[in-house]
Amino acid sequence: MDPVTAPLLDVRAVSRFFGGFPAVADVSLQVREGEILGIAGPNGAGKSTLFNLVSGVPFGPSRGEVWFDGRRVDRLAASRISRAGLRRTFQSEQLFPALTVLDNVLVAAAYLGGGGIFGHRARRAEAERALETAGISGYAADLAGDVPLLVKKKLMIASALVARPRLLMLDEPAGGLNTEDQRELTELLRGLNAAGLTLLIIEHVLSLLRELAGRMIVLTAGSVLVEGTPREVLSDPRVMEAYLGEGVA
Ligand SMILES: Nc1ncnc2c1ncn2[C@@H]1O[C@H](COP(=O)(O)OP(=O)(O)OP(=O)(O)O)[C@@H](O)[C@H]1O
Repeated sequence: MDPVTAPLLDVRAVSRFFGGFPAVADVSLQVREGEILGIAGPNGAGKSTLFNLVSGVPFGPSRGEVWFDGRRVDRLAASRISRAGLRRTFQSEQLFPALTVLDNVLVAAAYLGGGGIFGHRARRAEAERALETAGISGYAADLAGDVPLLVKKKLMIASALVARPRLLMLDEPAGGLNTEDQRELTELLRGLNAAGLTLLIIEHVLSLLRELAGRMIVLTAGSVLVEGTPREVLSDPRVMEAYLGEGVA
């Protein structure tokens, strides 16, 4: 494929079976450098499983291939995928509540290691930069378990930002936030993207995807139902039908 037009992330017909059940069935998607791709779909559609397959955490695909930056990564260990610049966050707040906000990011920096931040001093500088980028430097010394939910969400993002990933996959970053906090998070993500970070975002808060995403995909029952601009996707009767009974944001 032409390297100029090659996508940064190329997911090729991936599937994952649990027993005989296809949680993700033959899904393909491409993310171009610099874009924001949104993924929506009702509960149980396979969205988080798709992130698992791409990030290798905790498992890769049963079938299919994942290519990142021109390199096949679906057989690599999750740590290597992460160090290659493909990062993810999780739906639940995965943090160390008894550690400070800064120490949480330092743990991520120690794990990621690469990117020329091996030394303690360099790791600390990188962690402080990530906190600043996420807009939570003022909470650096607070215990992560004690800070407001929006700060916890931003901390997840800061931890994923150390050693400067090229693509960040966010799993329901706005989950549980009130409207005002959703708006603040939207602005943070817009700023990260404007600074060059490519984003792949799973979100039930469709207003966030409507505002941010250049393209959207809706998954149902493990497969891609619709793909297009947010306007096209969110006005598609099949999407309304898929969400029926769940309440569209
Ligand atoms: N480890 C597992 N073992 C067995 N089944 C699983 C496993 N992980 C996910 N599933 C099943 O796969 C399907 C897809 O789940 P997944 O969590 O990916 O959906 P989702 O779209 O992210 O849902 P939600 O919006 O509720 O987070 C569900 O039916 C779920 O029960």
